[in-house]
Amino acid sequence: MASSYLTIPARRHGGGKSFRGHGGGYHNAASLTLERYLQDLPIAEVPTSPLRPQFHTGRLPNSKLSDGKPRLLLMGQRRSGKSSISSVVFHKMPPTETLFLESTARIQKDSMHSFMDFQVWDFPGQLDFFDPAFDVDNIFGEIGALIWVIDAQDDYLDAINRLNTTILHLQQTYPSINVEVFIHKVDGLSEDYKADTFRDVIQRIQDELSDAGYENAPVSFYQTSIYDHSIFEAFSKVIQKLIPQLPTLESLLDSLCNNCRIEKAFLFDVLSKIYIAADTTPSDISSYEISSDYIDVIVDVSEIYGWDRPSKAAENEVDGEDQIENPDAESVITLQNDSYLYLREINKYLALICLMREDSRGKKGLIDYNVGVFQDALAQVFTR
Ligand SMILES: Nc1nc2c(ncn2[C@@H]2O[C@H](COP(=O)(O)OP(=O)(O)OP(=O)(O)O)[C@@H](O)[C@H]2O)c(=O)[nH]1
Repeated sequence: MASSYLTIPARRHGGGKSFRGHGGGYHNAASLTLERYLQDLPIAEVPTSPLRPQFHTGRLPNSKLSDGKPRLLLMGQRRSGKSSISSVVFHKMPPTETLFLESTARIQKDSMHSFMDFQVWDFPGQLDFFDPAFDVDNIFGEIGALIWVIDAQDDYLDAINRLNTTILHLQQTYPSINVEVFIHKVDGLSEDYKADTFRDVIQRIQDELSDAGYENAPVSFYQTSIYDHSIFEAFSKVIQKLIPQLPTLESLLDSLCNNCRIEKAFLFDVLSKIYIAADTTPSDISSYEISSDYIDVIVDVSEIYGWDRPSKAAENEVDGEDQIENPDAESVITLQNDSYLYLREINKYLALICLMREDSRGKKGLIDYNVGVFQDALAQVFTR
């Protein structure tokens, strides 16, 4: 890295010498630590749509009330890694600490409050949810996606059989549920074995489904591990299917990239490091990895040197000399290969990260302006 700068919005009141907030402790400057709480939110907003949901649903395909939060169900055999995935992605647990996780005995329900509200239900591996004692409607009635975790380091035939039974059950009652298969723990496998396992699992599931007459069941496959970025990438894809505004977001990002000669742009949910949209140019996982690492750096710096910021409403009320042009956190870092990364806080949950070539560096004013336009457009798309 050759150089970098981080702009944390200036204070509007007082001398602003120290980084201490009102409470005396250190606070976050840019809301980049984000206000997500594990809590139940009774007033979740879910857009209504007359369309029958398929991919990019954004609504609950099976919701009777059409007013629930999307629910992600984590299912699979015992010790396949479900709780680890949930802890690493949504609770920031370091992957090595998952070694000490105990087996889940009851369904664990987490409510996530972010750019959209959703729930994550972690099921104990041994649970038979089609047992008549269980209220199947209650489990599957409001779900956005079923994530089935298969341990690729273990004998996975039982897991596949159970998954096939589950999909066939669901196809009869809830045909539009997205089934997302995580072929997990691939970190311990050689490249060849990993590719063979991936193909084998897909083949076995697709054969079973087409034998049963379900050629086009909405089933997707991912190779994941909590020890690298693949689990975040996979979750990003899962969540994106639940965002009805995804096509709009993608075309906004496309036009931002075209106008500012940006090579790749991601819109990140900062705390989980899930990207909720990206421009549509093809890219490899390294663009995601570097952007996601950059968020870690910025969040760490903000947490140490940040301070409380006034709400947007309070900002708008303030007039005067210390009014600042851009109240949002921003950072640029130059990389070794003549490219640089630009981060801009978009709202309290989301940040935009752009990968650019060095030759567009002189266009900072244009980029700032266009990002401002993008931000305004986004505010109309996401009302919260
Ligand atoms: N190598 C590797 N190990 C993992 C990965 N994910 C989870 N594990 C390990 O797998 C073991 C089981 O993980 P858990 O998250 O407890 O599994 P679970 O599916 O929730 O298990 P139950 O609660 O019994 O259903 C732990 O020792 C984790 O450290 C991964 O991506 N790679």
